Amino acid sequence: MKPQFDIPCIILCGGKSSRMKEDKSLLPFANETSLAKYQYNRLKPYFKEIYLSCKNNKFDFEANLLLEDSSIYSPIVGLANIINKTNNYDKFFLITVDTPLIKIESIKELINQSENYDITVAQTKRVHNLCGVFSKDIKTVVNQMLLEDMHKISYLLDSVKTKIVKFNNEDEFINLNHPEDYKKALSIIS
Ligand SMILES: Nc1nc2c(ncn2[C@@H]2O[C@H](COP(=O)(O)OP(=O)(O)OP(=O)(O)O)[C@@H](O)[C@H]2O)c(=O)[nH]1
Repeated sequence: MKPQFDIPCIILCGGKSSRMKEDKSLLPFANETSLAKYQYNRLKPYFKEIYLSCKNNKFDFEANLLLEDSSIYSPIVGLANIINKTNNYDKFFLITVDTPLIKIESIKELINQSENYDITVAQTKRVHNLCGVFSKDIKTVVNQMLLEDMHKISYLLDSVKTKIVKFNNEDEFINLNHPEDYKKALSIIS
């Protein structure tokens, strides 16, 4: 069957997980051995292509990987690698490994609203600045940020044509940064 979304999905999972104190992408989640596998398998059927963006292959399952060789940990490093090393698409859906409860309907809404914007991201009480549609037109700004060792995603959003799409369901956008967030997400899905 043809996938619902005609763009690739890229899952950022190359972070330090310093607040979680262990690699969050490898934490067991729902019926899967890891959060990365859970995100990958649940989103794969909906997208044309899907990739995990990280620094090395740390997974116990077969997946398309976009590996970067930088020793700097930052989503901007992941973004730059995605944009500079791939050339078979103009825009992509970006999601972090630690937001496993976002609904497909919300992803659809973000994609539908992304036309004519460089970045289209979700907002509940705060802006979820790594969850949305990213156009490769941001390449110059991202590469300049890396050159200047600037890693603030909010700076990137302010520097390009950004659309913010509001959502009400806070639980759907829960970000698993701390062990308590992980426990909460497990209780929501169980
Ligand atoms: N590919 C890639 N992804 C990254 C990198 N740094 C962070 N990420 C991912 O970007 C998202 C947001 O990362 P952060 O919140 O900055 O860092 P984190 O590793 O999740 O957690 P903390 O270390 O506690 O801040 C997460 O999905 C990370 O896995 C990187 O250098 N490369």
